[in-house]
Amino acid sequence: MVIRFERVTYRYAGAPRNAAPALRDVALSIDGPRFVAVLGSPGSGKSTLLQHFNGIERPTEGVVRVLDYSIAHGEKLKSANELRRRVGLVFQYPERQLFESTVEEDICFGPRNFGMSQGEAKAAARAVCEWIGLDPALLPFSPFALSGGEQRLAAVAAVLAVDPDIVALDEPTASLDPASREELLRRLRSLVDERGKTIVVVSHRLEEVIRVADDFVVMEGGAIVFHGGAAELLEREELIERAGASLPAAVRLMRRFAAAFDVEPPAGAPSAEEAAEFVRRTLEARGFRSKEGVGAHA
Ligand SMILES: Nc1ncnc2c1ncn2[C@@H]1O[C@H](COP(=O)(O)OP(=O)(O)OP(=O)(O)O)[C@@H](O)[C@H]1O
Repeated sequence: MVIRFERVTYRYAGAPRNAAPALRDVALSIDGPRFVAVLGSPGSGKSTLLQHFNGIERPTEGVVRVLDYSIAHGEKLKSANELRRRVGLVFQYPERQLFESTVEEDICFGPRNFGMSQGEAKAAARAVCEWIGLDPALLPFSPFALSGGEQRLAAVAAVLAVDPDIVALDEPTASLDPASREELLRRLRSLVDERGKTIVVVSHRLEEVIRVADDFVVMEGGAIVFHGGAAELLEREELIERAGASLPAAVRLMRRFAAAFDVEPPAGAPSAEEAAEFVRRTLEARGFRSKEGVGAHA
């Protein structure tokens, strides 16, 4: 088990007395290596959940266990520095994370802090930029001279530069264009498959994570109301809507088409190509002939 919440309730110190807790009796077990997507409407507790992963926030009640660390109210955090190296958190707003005068210094900050020489840290910064698709020519720039999307990639690069075992990212694809979003998620997925890491991503776009994530967590009012796989989640349309998300277009298309032709749509989350193939096969079964090869996939 890499992350485990045991009956965690959290109240912000500055919250009004009668405000509902930001996390309410949360129980969560994430077994690694895994890619987990967290969904939920604004204010449902997603950021607060992530901030418990490396002890930035600590439970008011209950315990968070991450790797071999235990995070609880009033208990001194054992090796907080080491915990923050092993569990990286990319904040919702990159400006909360970028504070040095150049992008390079920002990305080198973690590696230097954890003992790399200046030369090693610079090499790591360049390598992580190339890996993530951020032009290394931007390294000498001020982080605030970067576009919103570049700032976000720089914030992700700064966290990945120390090679954490768990990476939690709060809406990492906001302000990226569709191709960069897909590329970033594909790269994060490869960290799970090739490096055995656990990735937790907050997203409002079910469409972009549905085929990338292994598991989905849905939050409502500080509580976890769903934790399961894609096929199970896609059966819960109301829950998806309450989370401010919507069914992926390929799923909607297949379902409407299946209903119109009175056939059973395949379970799970199809790609656009798989949905087109389902449509083609259904039409052919009804005697419609497609132009050879159109929509057909081996
Ligand atoms: N620093 C704070 N002080 C007091 N209350 C806070 C603080 N930060 C968040 N909250 C409250 O805690 C609850 C959960 O907030 P959180 O930011 O975790 O939600 P979220 O699901 O990440 O929202 P969003 O999608 O808008 O980022 C909300 O009711 C919010 O108003």
